Amino acid sequence: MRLLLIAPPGAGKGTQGSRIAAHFGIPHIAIGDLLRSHVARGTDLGHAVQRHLDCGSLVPDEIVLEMVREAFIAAKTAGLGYVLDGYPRTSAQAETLSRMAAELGMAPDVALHLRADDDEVVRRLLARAATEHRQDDTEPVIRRRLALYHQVTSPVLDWYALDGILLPVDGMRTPDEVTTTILDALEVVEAMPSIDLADPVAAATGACVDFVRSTPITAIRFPFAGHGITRPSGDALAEKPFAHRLSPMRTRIRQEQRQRRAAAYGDPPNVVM
Ligand SMILES: Nc1ncnc2c1ncn2[C@@H]1O[C@H](COP(=O)(O)OP(=O)(O)O)[C@@H](O)[C@H]1O
Repeated sequence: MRLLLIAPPGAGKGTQGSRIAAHFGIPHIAIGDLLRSHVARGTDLGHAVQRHLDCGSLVPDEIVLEMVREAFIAAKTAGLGYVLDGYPRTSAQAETLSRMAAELGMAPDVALHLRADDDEVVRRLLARAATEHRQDDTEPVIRRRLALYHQVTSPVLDWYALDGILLPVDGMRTPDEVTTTILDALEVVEAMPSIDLADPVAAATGACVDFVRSTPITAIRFPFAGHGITRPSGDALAEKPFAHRLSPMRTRIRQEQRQRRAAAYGDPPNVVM
């Protein structure tokens, strides 16, 4: 499982990220935690980022990118996926991540968007401030982090929606309810058969359809229920959870088909498939 976790501050990224990581036995790469640990240890990097953390602004891209790259290489070496929490936070970071993940063969399967209202996250973060004393949990800094999220991070969601891997989940419920919804949805993604791109048409029309047909409808709990998406009934239930998964698969299959045709016959201009 290779998963990006995108959410406003206070939506529960830390809690859900570590539960997802524990469930699938994969590393939880939490950029904020890594940065705070550098500050706590007084490393050079910690000194360089402290000011940014204190005022709730983003730390320079190259620092964060290096952290992600190291963590990806470690995960890949161990043969594992990842939960990446806190990256990307800007469209530029999404682009960089897309290139780097492709180079390393670590492209994400899912971009999980944990949704929560502004008032609720401010309330949660102020409650956390009373017990945990995180330096960026003061009301003005919380407001700044939220504003930054709306301005520069939420556009990143469109990127993953277009990619077909966006999974929105309502984070306004109890932590356990949110975990159950997330894990139900991710189990469906994980259960998808791996697609043999050597035979793209058979893969698209055979493996997926067989999988959907052979899975009893009652065994598929609708993973997107409760997030403003209505539970479909009857046959539609069997297909709906896979819709977001099929889209990137189709894109990859089409790319593969184009490359094969180009290799065999030369690249015709403006081929519409
Ligand atoms: N991808 C990133 N790019 C730049 N800065 C980041 C990134 N991720 C985390 N940070 C820095 O770490 C801080 C804390 O992040 P995090 O622990 O994820 O908390 P939250 O999302 O609740 O604000 C951010 O306010 C920012 O200063």
